[in-house]
Amino acid sequence: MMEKYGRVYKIWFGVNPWIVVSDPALLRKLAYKCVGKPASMSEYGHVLTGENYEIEQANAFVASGEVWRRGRRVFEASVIHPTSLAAHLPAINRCANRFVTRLAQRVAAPAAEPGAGGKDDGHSGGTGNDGGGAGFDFFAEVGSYTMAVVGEVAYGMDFGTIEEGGGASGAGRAAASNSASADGSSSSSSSSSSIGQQLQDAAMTSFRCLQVENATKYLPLRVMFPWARPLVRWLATHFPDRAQREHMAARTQIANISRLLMERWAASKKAAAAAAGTGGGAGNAAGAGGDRAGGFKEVGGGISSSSFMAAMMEGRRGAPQEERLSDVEVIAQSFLFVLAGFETSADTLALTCYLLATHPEAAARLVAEVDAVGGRELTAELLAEGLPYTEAVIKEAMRLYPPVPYLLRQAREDLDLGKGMVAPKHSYVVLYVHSMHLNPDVWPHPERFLPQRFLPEGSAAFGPADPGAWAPFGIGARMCVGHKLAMMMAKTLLVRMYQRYRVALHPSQPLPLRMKAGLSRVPLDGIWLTLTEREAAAAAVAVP
Ligand code: HEM
Repeated sequence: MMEKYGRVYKIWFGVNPWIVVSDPALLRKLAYKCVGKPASMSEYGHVLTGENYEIEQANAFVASGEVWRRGRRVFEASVIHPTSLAAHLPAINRCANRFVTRLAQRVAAPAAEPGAGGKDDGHSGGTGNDGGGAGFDFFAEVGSYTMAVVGEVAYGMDFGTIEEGGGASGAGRAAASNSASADGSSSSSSSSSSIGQQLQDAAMTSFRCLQVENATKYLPLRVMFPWARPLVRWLATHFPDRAQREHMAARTQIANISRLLMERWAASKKAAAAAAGTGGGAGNAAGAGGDRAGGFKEVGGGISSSSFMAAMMEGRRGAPQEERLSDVEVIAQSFLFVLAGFETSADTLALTCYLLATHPEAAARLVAEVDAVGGRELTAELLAEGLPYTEAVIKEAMRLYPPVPYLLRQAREDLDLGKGMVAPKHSYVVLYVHSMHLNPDVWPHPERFLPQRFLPEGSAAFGPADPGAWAPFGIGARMCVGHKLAMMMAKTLLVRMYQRYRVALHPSQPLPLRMKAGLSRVPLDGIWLTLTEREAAAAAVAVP
């Protein structure tokens, strides 16, 4: 698009021009200038109907003004502040170790066809799966890790997704959720699965319904004719199509579980206070939550005091009225944590592994770096300073495959775009990050995977002409507040996984890679990998 139309161009959606910008300097200027997300931003991915209206409007991703500031502040306290981040590390390490242990089941498992467990989505044919060897869809699987981290960091809960997602059903269930379902059957998980698994399935359903080809048919009408919004909402409410039904059910489920977790937190605090009052101590302060009753269990003897939920709930006490989060806001930020943290992080990990599997030299260098770490504890310092190549690999993967390819804004005033172009007040502005990442004037050989761009050794030859041209986490005041947590999650897993396994692309992987677009951009057919225990592989080589 950029080659054809330039760094600034206009697309007409119905009666609205959307101005697409991929020039780094202009993109940055606009990101700071139009801090405003569009009014009713929550409706640009879906048509919002049903009971969650208040919650959907209050989450920090879409909110503005004081509600946004309050929400953003609590995220910052919990996942940006170095002390809080360091407090989350044991949980991240725990989840990574458990996930890597569980991957051992995949080493010997028979290959499954892409899309197995779900209806054929019409895209997975001709994959060349040879039926032999152990192959599995890592993208589907790694979501159990990212959701487990969300469970622990956001709530201090063991969501059970890692163990539950294992065995034969895990990838199949995930694939089913991803590719369901022409017959209208819901992809939501059964009521017998854990809360974490239900959240994971609901989040996957929501992301699937945000993809262009799976979205409700009312969405284009909503976007093209904003003035017809009440009519489109009325139609979507009274005559919902399958995508609309599934999407709203999934989001309601996430909101309901977020509410339940908030209530659970309050109940456990009350029980702790009562126990302390009767001399019973706080040892079993979790109330009924210490076991799997209710579908989840608390880790460490109660909801973690460093969790995001604790930060929100404790932060309300003694705070001036205007800074206190309402119950709706607590549920909204909790809802957002699940949606913002889960799929983006899984996508990043899956595509990083894909790129390593297709670039053996880069993989060998990464393996050498993670091997040098050995069994040492992964501290915040080590993750920040001690893994430069691993970090460069992740950054390069996110340049080539940013999970969020564009940022949507609305002009608050007439905006000067240079060269005589003006974006009129109220027009929509698309800050097209992905296009900026692939701009040959900014990135030498933009289509090539060159992690050394991000290292002193390669920055002169391959680094960006504009240092602000890398923006997979966004730019400006609305930049991702979870970026440090996401990098920690990714590095921790890569270290432990590549220390233990040799990772290769499975022959069933359809190539070239096909991506599907929506609010996020994910691999259409998944990422099919083969794992070999490195010790076993080394022993086999050593045998004459
Ligand atoms: C690799 C993983 C991730 C990617 C690529 C990513 C990407 C992004 C991007 C591009 C934005 C800005 C959107 C815009 O400006 O319109 C954003 C916002 C946000 N992200 Fe992330 N994100 C990731 C992980 C996370 C995690 C783990 C959390 C959990 C705390 C999180 C929480 C948020 C929140 C709360 C916002 C809204 C910030 C605001 O509007 O003030 N993200 N993310």
